[in-house]
Amino acid sequence: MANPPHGGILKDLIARDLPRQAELAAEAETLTAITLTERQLCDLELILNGGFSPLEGFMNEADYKGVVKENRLADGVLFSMPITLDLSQESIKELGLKAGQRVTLRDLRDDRNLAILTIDDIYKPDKVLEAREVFGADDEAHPAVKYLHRTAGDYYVGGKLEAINRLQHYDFVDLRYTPAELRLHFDKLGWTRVVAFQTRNPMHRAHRELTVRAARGHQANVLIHPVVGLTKPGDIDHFTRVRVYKALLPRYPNGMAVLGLLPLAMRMGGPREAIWHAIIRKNHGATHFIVGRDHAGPGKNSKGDDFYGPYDAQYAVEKYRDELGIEVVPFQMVTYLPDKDEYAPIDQIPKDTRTLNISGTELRSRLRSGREIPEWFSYPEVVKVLRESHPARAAQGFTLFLTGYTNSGKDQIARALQVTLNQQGGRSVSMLLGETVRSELSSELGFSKEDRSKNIARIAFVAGELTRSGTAVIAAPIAPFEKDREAAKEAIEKYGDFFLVHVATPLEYCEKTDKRGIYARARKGEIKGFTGVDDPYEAPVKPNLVVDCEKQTVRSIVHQIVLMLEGTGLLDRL
Ligand SMILES: Nc1ncnc2c1ncn2[C@@H]1O[C@H](COP(=O)(O)OS(=O)(=O)O)[C@@H](OP(=O)(O)O)[C@H]1O
Repeated sequence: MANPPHGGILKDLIARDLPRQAELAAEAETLTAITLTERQLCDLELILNGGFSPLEGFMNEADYKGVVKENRLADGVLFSMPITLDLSQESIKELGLKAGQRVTLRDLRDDRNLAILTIDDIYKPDKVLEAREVFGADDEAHPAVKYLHRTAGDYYVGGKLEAINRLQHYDFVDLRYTPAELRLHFDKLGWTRVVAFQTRNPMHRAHRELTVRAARGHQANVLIHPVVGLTKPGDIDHFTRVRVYKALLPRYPNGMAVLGLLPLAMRMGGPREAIWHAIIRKNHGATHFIVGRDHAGPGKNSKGDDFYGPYDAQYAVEKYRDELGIEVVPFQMVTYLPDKDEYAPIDQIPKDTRTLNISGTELRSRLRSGREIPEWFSYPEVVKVLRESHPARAAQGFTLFLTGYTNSGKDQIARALQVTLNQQGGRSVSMLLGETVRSELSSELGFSKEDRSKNIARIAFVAGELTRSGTAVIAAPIAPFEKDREAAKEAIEKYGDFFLVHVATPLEYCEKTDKRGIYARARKGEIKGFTGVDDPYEAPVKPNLVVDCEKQTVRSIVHQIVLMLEGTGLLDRL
């Protein structure tokens, strides 16, 4: 038998309300609807499937206050994380929401009706108090505190839910188990003792060692239960991670581990989060739960110190040990001992023993540069998956953004560079010249400040998408405004390197050598708002390179650019 759920009954609202589904679905069509955000959807899914038992809805004020102040719902049951439906004052007014009303909760991704909420109360939380009590500090360096102040609405809407539909997923559907499904699965396998492992990172040998040790120590099987909802910004995406977990699974002896995905929106709440995670795993039928070093840690606060001590989460679960009803298995960091070629928790090794480790940052850097990842650290099949998602520098896309006056030579540089890169091969090269973009993408735009912004934003969008897919992009618009160039940089840098080259050929020279006579027309007033004539050009504040076609040849400029690119590893051979 799997572990009894928190509060005694698994609140599987989908199963409970199935007999009334048609009736609820029809009613939902007639009600005011609230479209949920991604985070709210994650919470809703785990309320509806019983992952958050004993919750049957979003917290009303009494439950919320109890949880914030003393980790307890109004009826006294232990619960450590506020699960609330936040809305702005305007939305509440616009939708005319009030206590007693029934509203439909809708999925933002496909507009499906998921549940009906009967509003219990609408209340204004004390966000500063919530930040301090739940997350330990009112400091926006903490992602959940930042979310609380910047994203969450100022009011919470509490009330119980009736379920209409499960959320639709299209990825790894076979690995997404509800608590009821996982319980059934354990039953089928004959597992009575299950130790759950929470993770938001790829797993390597140390993690496999840790979980097998936990299993051995408690005569249990292993549930690898990674979070695939929302994790810490900057984490490796869940698609890559799930492929990693799948690759790792056969490394467990004799089918001793099962992989199940958890659609949780993490808060990175350290101690509070550890208690919450334990409750969630208990609801999924696990009997044991591993809490390691710095469990669900958010990193450093705005003063550069850790938000929580490395073992604070372990102390927190220990405090509620009797009430939790799931045995917490605390673990120190597991590290590699090269002299023995084995792994061990650091508290179990003699002083002065030589240890080796590769941090997440170091791993990412090795993936980026294509450097070796040793077999003592990870399995080749896991490394292969990671490498597929982290192409070496030589295979990464980038954008080179040339800015300058018309006839500054930016187009010649762009063309010459394109040919140079094509000669080297290994990557496709795309060019976005000012005039081409104007005729192909922005033909309806003029040259007002606003239209120029739109034009640059379009270039940035296309360059970003191409960069993401591994292309070398050469963009060469005038882009006279710093703000637009900054926005382009921000948009493109999400996907690859961005280099800003200021083609600072003096205006007089651009004008003097203009064979098309475009400056002459502008001077005569035939073209209005022409950059350099009667419209401003702001020189870039922090360009990667400044070149000048009056003083330099195109060939020498291209060489300078190639040297710059080479210095970042982007022109390495695969
Ligand atoms: N009013 C005005 N101001 C500036 N430029 C003008 C104007 N009218 C037409 N042109 C010609 O349009 C070409 C493309 O301009 P851009 O799209 O690069 O300008 S911007 O970046 O959106 O500001 C640009 O050519 P290139 O610089 O050769 O690309 C200009 O010659």
